[in-house]
Amino acid sequence: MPASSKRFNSLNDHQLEVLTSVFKEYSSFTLETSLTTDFLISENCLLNCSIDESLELFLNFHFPFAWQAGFLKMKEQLEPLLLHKLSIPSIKWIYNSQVLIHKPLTHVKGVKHIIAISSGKGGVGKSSTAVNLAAALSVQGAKVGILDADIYGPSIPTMLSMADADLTSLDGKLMEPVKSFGLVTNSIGYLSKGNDAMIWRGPMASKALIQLLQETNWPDLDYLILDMPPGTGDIQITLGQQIELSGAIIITTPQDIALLDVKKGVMMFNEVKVPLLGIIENMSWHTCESCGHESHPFGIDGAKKIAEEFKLPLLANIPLDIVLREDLDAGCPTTIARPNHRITEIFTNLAARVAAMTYSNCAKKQKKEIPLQFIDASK
Ligand SMILES: Nc1ncnc2c1ncn2[C@@H]1O[C@H](COP(=O)(O)OP(=O)(O)OP(=O)(O)O)[C@@H](O)[C@H]1O
Repeated sequence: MPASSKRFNSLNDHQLEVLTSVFKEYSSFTLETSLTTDFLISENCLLNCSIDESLELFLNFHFPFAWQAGFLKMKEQLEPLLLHKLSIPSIKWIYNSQVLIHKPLTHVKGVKHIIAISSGKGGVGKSSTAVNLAAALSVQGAKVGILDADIYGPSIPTMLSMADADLTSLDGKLMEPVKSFGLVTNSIGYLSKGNDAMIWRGPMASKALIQLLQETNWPDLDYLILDMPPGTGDIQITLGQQIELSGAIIITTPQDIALLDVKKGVMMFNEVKVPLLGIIENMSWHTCESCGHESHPFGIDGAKKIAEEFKLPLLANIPLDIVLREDLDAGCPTTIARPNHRITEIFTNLAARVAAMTYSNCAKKQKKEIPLQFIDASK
């Protein structure tokens, strides 16, 4: 029977109570994406709920952030409980999302959130993470751009098969971003095919990067991922001060020497009052392809300790995996090239977590208060 010809009823008081209690019972459950079910309720993500004559429950969600992976996890975890406690045969989970902001946060036209990906030192996998995270957000239905601000080694064009692209302008003023795999990008690498960008220092580099950001004709974007230059010097401080960021993420390896730079990075972002979403540990472990043995070439739990010390979430652990490097060298991030690979799963969860945290951080920042309630729209 087509859904439209079914008769839908509101949930009775008992059913609503059970629904609420199942969600509340799991309010401390993080859904592996840093979100509590309380938060989902308070943000009115459960748009409406109804039940049809065959006792199929309809739960219609609308998320103000790209959260498909989190939604599927929540469904997997809560469905058996709801079926049992409500004594019903089936549940229809309906997912919709539209990335929202409470007021314009960025000063870049059409861009809702700018998220900076940074690292205290070079070579830890900042660009690899930025591009895979961007692709994972895009796969979840968000409109995503990348600004490759890594003037010392702009690698995003190569990682997205666009190394030969040239920038164009339709109006003689704004640069048209380069499109690849559904992502739009701009990079210092499109402008400078040689090494001349490498000699830029301090104010000149920051000015060029801010120009690149503001003078690109970005389409409407939910998330703009900013691949920052490595380090914690003047350029990073100026970018942090002059660009309205929704959040920043620090990438590190578990190695002590890299972790020292993480501390500097945390302090720098605190200083310029950019909210830190958390830390990602890259190259956390390696699994031997022939025998399956797991080794830790760069140490164990380094980022976990730092995250605990600064009370920041450890957002993800990414293994050292040849596939990740080969895919990027071939110009197609693993998240796009291999939808079922374990690396893709890690980035998909990371994307859900980052999207939710970005939203909740901004909601908190703007002190938005919504009473905790379900809205039964069928009433
Ligand atoms: N988890 C991983 N497994 C395998 N290779 C990786 C991994 N992370 C990064 N790499 C590879 O390591 C190299 C350096 O990574 P990447 O360019 O992302 O680092 P970076 O921190 O952005 O460096 P820089 O700051 O110098 O630009 C790349 O060739 C990349 O493909």
